[in-house]
Amino acid sequence: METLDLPPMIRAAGTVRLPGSKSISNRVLLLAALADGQTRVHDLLRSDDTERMLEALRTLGVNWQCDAASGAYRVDGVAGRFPVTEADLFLGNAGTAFRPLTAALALSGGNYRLSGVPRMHERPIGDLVDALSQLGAAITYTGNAGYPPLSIGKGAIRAGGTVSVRGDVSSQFLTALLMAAPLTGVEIHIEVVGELISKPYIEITLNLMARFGVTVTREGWQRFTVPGGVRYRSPGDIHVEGDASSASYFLAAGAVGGGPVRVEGVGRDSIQGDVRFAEAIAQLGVEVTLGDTWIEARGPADGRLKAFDMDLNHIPDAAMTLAVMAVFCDGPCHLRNIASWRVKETDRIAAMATELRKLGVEVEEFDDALRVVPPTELRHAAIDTYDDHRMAMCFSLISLAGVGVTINDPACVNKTFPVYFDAYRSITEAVPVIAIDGPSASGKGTVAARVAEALGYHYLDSGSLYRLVALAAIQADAGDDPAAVAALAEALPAEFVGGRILLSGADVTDAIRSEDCAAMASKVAAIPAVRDALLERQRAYRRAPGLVAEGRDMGSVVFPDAANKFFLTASVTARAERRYKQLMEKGLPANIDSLSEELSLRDARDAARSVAPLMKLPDAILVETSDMSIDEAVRFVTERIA
Ligand SMILES: Nc1ncnc2c1ncn2[C@@H]1O[C@H](COP(=O)(O)OP(=O)(O)O)[C@@H](O)[C@H]1O
Ligand SMILES: Nc1ccn([C@@H]2O[C@H](COP(=O)(O)OP(=O)(O)O)[C@@H](O)[C@H]2O)c(=O)n1
Repeated sequence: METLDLPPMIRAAGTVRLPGSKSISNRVLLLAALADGQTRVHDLLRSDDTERMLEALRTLGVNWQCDAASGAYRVDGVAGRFPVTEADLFLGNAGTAFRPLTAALALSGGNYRLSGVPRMHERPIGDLVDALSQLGAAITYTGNAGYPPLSIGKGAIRAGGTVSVRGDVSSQFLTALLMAAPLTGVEIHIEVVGELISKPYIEITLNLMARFGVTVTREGWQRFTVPGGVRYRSPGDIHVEGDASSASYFLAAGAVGGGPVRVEGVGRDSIQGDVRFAEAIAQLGVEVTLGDTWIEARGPADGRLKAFDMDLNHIPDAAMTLAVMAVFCDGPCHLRNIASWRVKETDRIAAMATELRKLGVEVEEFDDALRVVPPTELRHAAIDTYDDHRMAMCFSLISLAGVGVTINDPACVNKTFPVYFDAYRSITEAVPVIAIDGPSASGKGTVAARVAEALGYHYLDSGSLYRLVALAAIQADAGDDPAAVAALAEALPAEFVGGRILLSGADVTDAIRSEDCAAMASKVAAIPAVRDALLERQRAYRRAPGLVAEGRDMGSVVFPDAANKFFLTASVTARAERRYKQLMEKGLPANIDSLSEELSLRDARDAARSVAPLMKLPDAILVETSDMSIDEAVRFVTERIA
């Protein structure tokens, strides 16, 4: 499985142009396909979900083309009748394609089979099928009753009258019914059973139907009337707004990462319900500014976000972003009325709780709510994303909480925002790292410590971790058992206290500097499981305002994104002399010839091992210190820090 490591970020600021709204894109495509005349669709979202809709329409005989120069799609409407009356359609995990196409095809007088990915077959559709059956549609479940896949027959469509549909599971059922109703040509009343959820999505549907010439009247949110004798007519050109749900991640980044972050493509005039995310975060103390076609967010003046208790039924998708923002708040937060999360791309309530807990967050899960208690400190975790784009996008924000985060299967963002992580990187700034690698006694430790002090950065002596594992292995007489050494590395009870190094509480500052320990260190360092065990421990040193890290693989493995990489080296003779002096000063036994031999052996072992070998990277600056004093080496490095 692919994974993406996001380093801890120091701040977020900048501007992002949003991709088109998924909800608007797929509705517009279907309406344009059903309309009289050609529609030019501008700023359409290009993602998996819109691909599924475009493919399905092509299979159904709808002609569409993408203009390479402008990126606009020209859709030739079929005036309410799909030319192809027998087809198999695969709709992936695109609910915004599956539900409306089910309704439109059920009223179209053809034979169709609709299927999707396994998760699509777990997402309920029975309420929509029941409603369509009242109109005489012939739909059968070819898998489990109440769920896709479906087989749609010609049916005997009974035009007119009143149809009832449940509104409390997914508002997409009502959307699907509303969009298909004009195909019957006769006035239809639709009654909503139960409390209608996600009302803003119905507003999008009604708004877009009106742009295509069909005006629906409604009494509250309970009863809708679609007039008879009307047909969809192309409005000519139509522009898709930026995706308001996608905007939420960047506005949240501005809120928790200082800001300002501006999103372009949605604003005050948006028809999407999720723009109300802006109001929600304002309640947390975030400074939000709205323009006609942009929104900007910056963090509260006093830094910390206020805890919240909110009913989020009106912004179910953007509400996921709030669940992650809760981690940054000054007290426990309550997200209420979010039961629809359970039938989305995954059971989002369960997924959110599970993944937040991995970070050390206390979460209480209810049928239709979550309570999130922000921890004092987060720990790194690899976040599972459940083939759910929003899980991946929300959890990227954790990198603004002072820790790195790993996103498993990051490509799931292709569903709605294929370039999400590029956009996120463009507005965030990682905690800077200066990586200094090189062989033993090249001066890495001395130079790194001096540079860190001058810059006020943290300092990581990664070799000391390998030396600690080596000492633990020597003490446990486990040096020849790789699995036992890996277990020691995993549990390493080491502490760094005021310049001293403790192992299981005992001061080993000098003990780990012995040549025996160094030799064992380079042996245990060749065990891949030992390196894995120490990886996140080393990355945890990356904290604001910055880190100077020294070792063998700082630039290649531990901090490959470091902006500054140096490779220090010196002749074996120079290094053996330095080490000799150093050991004598510490009162440790030393012999220049054996030191020289041991150094060469260790260099060879460090350079030849299969994992994280010692080498100069192409993007590292070479510092040959044989003829440099310590001051000169420090100056050489400092002058070259970008
Ligand atoms: N450029 C240099 N010239 C002379 N001595 C140096 C230089 N750099 C480091 N030393 C000395 O060499 C010894 C080993 O340096 P150290 O920084 O511990 O190397 P490393 O971390 O690469 O093993 C120390 O006693 C240090 O003071
Ligand atoms: N990032 C690192 C740091 C050290 N090491 C190993 O740990 C040993 C001791 O590291 P060190 O940096 O304390 O050694 P010296 O360079 O001080 O002799 C090295 O010989 C390497 O084999 C490593 O593999 N990767």
